[in-house]
Amino acid sequence: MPLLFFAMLPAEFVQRFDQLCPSHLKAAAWDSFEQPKWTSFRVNRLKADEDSVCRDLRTAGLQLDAVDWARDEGIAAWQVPPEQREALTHSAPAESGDIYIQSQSSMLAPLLLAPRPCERVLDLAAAPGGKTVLLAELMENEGAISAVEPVKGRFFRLKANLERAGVSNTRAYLKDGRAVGSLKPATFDRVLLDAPCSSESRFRADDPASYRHWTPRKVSECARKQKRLILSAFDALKAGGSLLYCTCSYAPEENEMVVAHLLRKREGARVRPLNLALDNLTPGLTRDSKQRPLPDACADTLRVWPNSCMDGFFLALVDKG
Ligand SMILES: C[S@@+](CC[C@H](N)C(=O)[O-])C[C@H]1O[C@@H](n2cnc3c(N)ncnc32)[C@H](O)[C@@H]1O
Repeated sequence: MPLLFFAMLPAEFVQRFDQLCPSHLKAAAWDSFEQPKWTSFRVNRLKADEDSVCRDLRTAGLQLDAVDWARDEGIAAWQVPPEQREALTHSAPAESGDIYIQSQSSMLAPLLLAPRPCERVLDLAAAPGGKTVLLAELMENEGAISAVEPVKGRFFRLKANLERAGVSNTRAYLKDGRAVGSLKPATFDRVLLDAPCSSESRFRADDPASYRHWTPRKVSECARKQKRLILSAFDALKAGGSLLYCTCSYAPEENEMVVAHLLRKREGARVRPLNLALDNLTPGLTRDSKQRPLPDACADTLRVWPNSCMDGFFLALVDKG
C-alpha cells in the first residue's frame, strides 16, 4: 500500500478497503488511488459517425486506444493516456456532444440494464446524465426515459447535457427519487438507480477534497437514503421489469446491505446473476460489515475493483416477479 496516501486517507477507510479488496487485485487497486488513469469516452452514435470523430481526434494529436470489452458489447468506446485528458476534455467533439467522456465502470450499468427501444425507462438519480445518454443511445432515441434529479444546479446540468448529446426520448424531472415509487407505481419496464453514495471510488491521493468529508457516519447516512431509494425504484417497476442498482462506493452498507434490505422488504425481488468478461471483478459479499449473514442472492451482485483503467463500482440487477 502506498505510504504517502496511507498517511493521508481516513484510517478507517484504509482498514476497511484493505479487508474488502481481494489480495490478487490489491496492488493495482492501491496504485489506482495514486496514479492518474487513462480517460475513456464513448462516441455518441445518436449524433456522430465514429470513423470521422476518431479521425478528427487523431488529427488533433490524440492517441486513441480501443476499449475492447466495451466494443465487444457494442459500445463505441475508446481511451486516451492520462497526459491527454485535458486535450480530450477541450476537444471539439467533447464540446459538441459528439463524444461523452465517461469512465469504463459507468458504462457497465446501462449496458447490463439493456433497455430496448420500445420501453419505458426510469433513471432515478440522473445528473449529470452520462448514463442517461447511454440509455438513450441503447434505445436508439425511441421509447421514453424519465430522468429524475432533485438538486437544482445538477438538474439544469442534466438538461444541458441531454440537449447537447441530441437525446430526444427523455424528459427530466426536478424531483426527489424517494417519492417516485408511490407517485408512479408499476409504471416502468426498467429502472436505473445510480445511487448517491459516499463516492469512495473517487478518492484520489492528489485531491484531498475527494475524501475530506468521508466518515463512517457519512456511509450510514448514504445507506439510509439508498434503502429508501431502492424501494421507490422497485415500486416504480412493472411486474416482469428489471432494476439495476449501482454505486461507486466499496462499503457493504451502501451495496449488498441495501440489496438485502430490498429482498427483505419486497417479496417479488430476485437478484439476477451478472456475467462480464473482465478480470477485476468479484462476486458480492454474503456477510455484512459485522460478519452477519446476508441473503445468498447477494453473491450474484458484482464488485468491480479499480485498476489503471477502471474505477471501483458495485452492480446489482434485480428482477420483479
Ligand atoms: C452518482 S450520481 C448520478 C450520476 C448519473 N447517473 C450519471 O451517470 O451521470 C447520484 C445523483 O443522485 C442525486 N440524488 C441525491 N439525492 C437524491 C434523491 N433523493 N433522489 C434522486 N436523486 C438524488 C445526486 O444529486 C446525484 O446527482
